[in-house]
Amino acid sequence: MTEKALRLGTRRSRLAMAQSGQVADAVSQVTGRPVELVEITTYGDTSREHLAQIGGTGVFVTALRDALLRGEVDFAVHSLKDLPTSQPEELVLAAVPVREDPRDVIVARDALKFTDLPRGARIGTGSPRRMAQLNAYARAHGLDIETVPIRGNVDTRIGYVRDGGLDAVVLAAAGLNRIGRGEEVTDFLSVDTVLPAPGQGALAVECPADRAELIAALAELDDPFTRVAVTAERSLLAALEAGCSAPVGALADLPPYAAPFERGNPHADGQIVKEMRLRGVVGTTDGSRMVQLSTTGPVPETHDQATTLGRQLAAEMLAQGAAGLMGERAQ
Ligand SMILES: NCc1[nH]cc(CCC(=O)O)c1CC(=O)O
Repeated sequence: MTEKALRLGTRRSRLAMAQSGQVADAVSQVTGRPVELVEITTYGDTSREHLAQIGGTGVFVTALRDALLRGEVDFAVHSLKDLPTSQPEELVLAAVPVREDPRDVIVARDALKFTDLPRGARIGTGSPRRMAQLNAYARAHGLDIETVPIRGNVDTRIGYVRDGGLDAVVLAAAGLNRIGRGEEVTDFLSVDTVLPAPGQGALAVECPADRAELIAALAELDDPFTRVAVTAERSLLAALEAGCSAPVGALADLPPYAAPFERGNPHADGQIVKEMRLRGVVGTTDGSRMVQLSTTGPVPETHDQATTLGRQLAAEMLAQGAAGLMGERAQ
């Protein structure tokens, strides 16, 4: 007996198609049902690209969510870092699968590492979070670099290095890995140098709140540790009242004394790690002023505990003047 295919709504970009395809395979495995990708188009391709550049990624999330609400598709996959912190009542995050590498990386000319970039090197990134932290590191370590605001998709950004316009660009490891360009990375930026965006490297699988059976099936893809980690990170972001373009980094992972192989996964090799470290950073894009705090405690057991943890760290950051550093916006 063949069952009806589940419809997965997706954007057309290389990254969206890659991550939707991967989730489609996993859903197909757990449900035994075929999954069909349904491309969601909003405006013409040109204006879509244009909107991506001026309006950020929120417009795409909205288009996918509208398709879910209209019943045109059964579920959708988002990059968690692009998802607004507010959740519409009619939709649920049915699964947050195991997180990919959350780090930022550089793709530089001549296989250069970040700290080997020559004086005056031009590094492209449109993200105030990346600018702030790269500039803060450069100030502290006597590096002479210039961050250059750029926009566009991953291919466009790497193109700026290939055509010689820039010495390096900063991108998320997860995105490059998912589109099969991970080998072009020339250096991984330690999260001690650049904290990733809240939710970076994680995916969100969303479906209508009234589809109990589907929710239960999708829940098999959920990774409980990734879920509490990103919940704490996003709660911190929300409590700072920062938008997706604010210079805010956050990462919940295992404390530094945990063996590297199990970082990010407390259940690896049957070992249960009971502690989680949450770090947050806010800074001015020139890197001259930063507020960076961390807290380590038991891994939250519930959504509410994770939310409280993020809120508490945000409150401490605000008490140290974080709000005054967030005035700047990306372009
Ligand atoms: N801002 C765009 C975006 N949204 C998600 C990713 C890929 C990484 C991820 O899933 O976190 C990227 C590209 C990038 O930041 O380099």
